[in-house]
Amino acid sequence: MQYYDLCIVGGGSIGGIIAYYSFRGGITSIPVYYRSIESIEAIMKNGGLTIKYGDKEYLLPIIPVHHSKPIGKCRFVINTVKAYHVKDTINLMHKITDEDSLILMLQNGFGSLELVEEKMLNRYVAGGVVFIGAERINRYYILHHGGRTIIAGRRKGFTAKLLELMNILNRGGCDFRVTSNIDLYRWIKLGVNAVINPLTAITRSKNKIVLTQYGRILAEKIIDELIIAAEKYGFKLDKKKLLTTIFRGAKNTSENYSSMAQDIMNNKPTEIDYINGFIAKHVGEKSVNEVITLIVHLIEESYMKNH
Ligand SMILES: NC(=O)C1=CN([C@@H]2O[C@H](COP(=O)(O)OP(=O)(O)OC[C@H]3O[C@@H](n4cnc5c(N)ncnc54)[C@H](O)[C@@H]3O)[C@@H](O)[C@H]2O)C=CC1
Ligand SMILES: CC(C)(CO)C(=O)C(=O)O
Repeated sequence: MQYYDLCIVGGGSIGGIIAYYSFRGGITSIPVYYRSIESIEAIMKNGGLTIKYGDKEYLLPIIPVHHSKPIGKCRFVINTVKAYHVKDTINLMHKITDEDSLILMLQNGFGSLELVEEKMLNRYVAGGVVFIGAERINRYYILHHGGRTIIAGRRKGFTAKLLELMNILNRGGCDFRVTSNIDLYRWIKLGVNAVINPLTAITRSKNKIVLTQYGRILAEKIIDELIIAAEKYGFKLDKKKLLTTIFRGAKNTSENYSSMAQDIMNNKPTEIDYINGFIAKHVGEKSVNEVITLIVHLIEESYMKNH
C-alpha cells in the first residue's frame, strides 16, 4: 500500500491553494481527488495545476486522481469540497486514511465538521477556517486573491498532528495557526461569511461591495442575529470587533468574488443553508438571515429549474 504525506479531497479553488502551500512547504507528491474525469485530463494536459498569485504563475505537479479510484493512504487529508458534497466524500476518506491519519475539514458554515466527526469516530478530525480568497478560472487554473491565514483546531482534544501540518504549511508561506478553541473562530468566520457571501452573491459583485453604505447597514442586521445564535451555544461575541473583522476581511479580499458569488455566477448550488440558514434557525420569526436565505434560494431556483 502506497503512503502519502498529504492528500486533498476536492481540487477546486481552496484545494488548489492548499496544494500550492503544501508543495512550497516541501510535499512533492500530492494526490488531489477530483469528481470529474474532465478535470483530471485537463490537469494532465497542462502538466499540473497552475496557481496565479500576484503577478506570478506557479505550475504544481500534483497527482490528479478520480474520487472513485483511491491510490493509497494519507497522513493528512485536507477536505475542500463544498459543504453540500461532504457526505459524498466520507467513503473515500475512510479508504484513504487509517487510525493515525488527520482529516482537516475546511468548509465554510456549520454542519460539515459535525458530520465528519460523527461518521469517522476512529479518525483524528479537525476543523479549520480559511481567510483566503481564491477563484477557479478553469479546471487547471486558480487565482489566489489574497489573505493567507487558516486557523485550525480539534474539538475532541489536542493533537500534535496539527502542529506537524502547521509546520509544513508555514514553510510554504501559509499563516496556518492552531487553536484550542476552534468553535470560537468558526463563529467569527460564520459572521464573515454570513455578510460577505450572500451580499456578493445577490449583487454578483466582488467582496468590496460589503464596504459600501448599504453593505454596512445590512452587515449590522445580519450580525445582530449571529450574536443571538452564538449566545445559545455559549459564545459571547462583541459586535464592534466582529464588524471590524468582517470589513477587514472584505478589504483584504476586495477583488475576490466570494465562493458564493462564484457559485451563483456559475449556476451552481450555494452553501447558504450552512451559513445564513444556520443562523436563521436559531433566531425565530422575522429573521433577516431567513429572508436572505430565501432570496439566495430563489436565485438558485432561477437557474437550476431553467425558468
Ligand atoms: N473560494 C474561496 O475563496 C473560499 C472558499 N471557502 C470554502 O472552502 C470550501 C471549498 O470552496 P471552493 O474551493 O471555493 O469550492 P469549489 O467548488 O471551487 O471546489 C470544490 C471542488 O470539490 C469537488 N468535489 C465535489 N465532490 C467531490 C468528491 N466527491 N470528490 C472529489 N471532489 C469533489 C468539486 O468538483 C469542486 O471542484 C467551501 O466550503 C467554501 O465555502 C473558504 C474560504 C474562501
Ligand atoms: C473569506 C471569504 C469571504 C473570501 O472570499 C470566503 O470565505 C468565501 O469566499 O467563502
